[in-house]
Amino acid sequence: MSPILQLSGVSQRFGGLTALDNVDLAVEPGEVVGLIGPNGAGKTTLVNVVTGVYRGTGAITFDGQRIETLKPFQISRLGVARTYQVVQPFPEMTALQNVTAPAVFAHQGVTLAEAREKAAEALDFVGLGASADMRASALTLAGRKRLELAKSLAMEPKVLLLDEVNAGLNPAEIDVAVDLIRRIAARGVTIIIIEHLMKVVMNLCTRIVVLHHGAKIAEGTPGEITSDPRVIEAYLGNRYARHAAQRGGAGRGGAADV
Ligand SMILES: Nc1ncnc2c1ncn2[C@@H]1O[C@H](COP(=O)(O)OP(=O)(O)OP(=O)(O)O)[C@@H](O)[C@H]1O
Repeated sequence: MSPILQLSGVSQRFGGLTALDNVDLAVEPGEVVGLIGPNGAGKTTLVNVVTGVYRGTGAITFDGQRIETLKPFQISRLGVARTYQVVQPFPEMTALQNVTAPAVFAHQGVTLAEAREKAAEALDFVGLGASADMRASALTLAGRKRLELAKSLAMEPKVLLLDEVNAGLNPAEIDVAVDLIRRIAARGVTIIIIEHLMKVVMNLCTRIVVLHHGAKIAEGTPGEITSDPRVIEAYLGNRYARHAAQRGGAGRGGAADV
């Protein structure tokens, strides 16, 4: 199978700072890849480069097509959607209106009625069907995070980049979000997830990629990553590694949060 998304030698500089340093990454269709690393490691920058917000150097191929020179709207119309770390819905618009906007945008030639239908379906899928007519500002943080997911799903992406969708949620809300992400993956959407909660990463991801100072320092299965000395030193810390080892390496679902 050929990768649905491939980065070859991708770098991004901001003045004297190298935020992404010659990163190679190949993501196969249907994978759920975790992107982890310390604050400032370059995770969000990678999402911004893939989605065309920043134009770095190197090659990016999506679904057989070079995309590194395309504009963000062109990349999203090809089938790459992303969520933002800080969710920013239109507060005075209803949940349905918020999701209808990207549905119109992503599907050229779609009628408003068709876009509304796609939006309603996406809201149902994330469990916000009953809140469709509620103003976005009236939703809880967990609700706004689900709205953000519905907005990307309404674009019917092939690849979805999730940037800390669980930040600020309580444990019960995180369980719901993890289940939702799993259901999105089951629909065949390839997912790259930036996540600081290792329990979530271990539960969801088939493969983990670790960034540090903009460079990829490791990639592998959850078990390989949690026992990798470079990852322990740069990010996980010895306390986490001991917990993971006691729980059998990968520590699925039972690993300590970082
Ligand atoms: N637009 C920008 N201009 C200048 N520097 C930037 C810009 N965007 C990011 N950076 C810098 O690039 C580096 C990587 O930032 P990035 O946000 O990608 O890290 P991150 O791994 O997502 O961190 P976090 O986990 O804290 O979200 C940081 O040093 C950051 O300050």
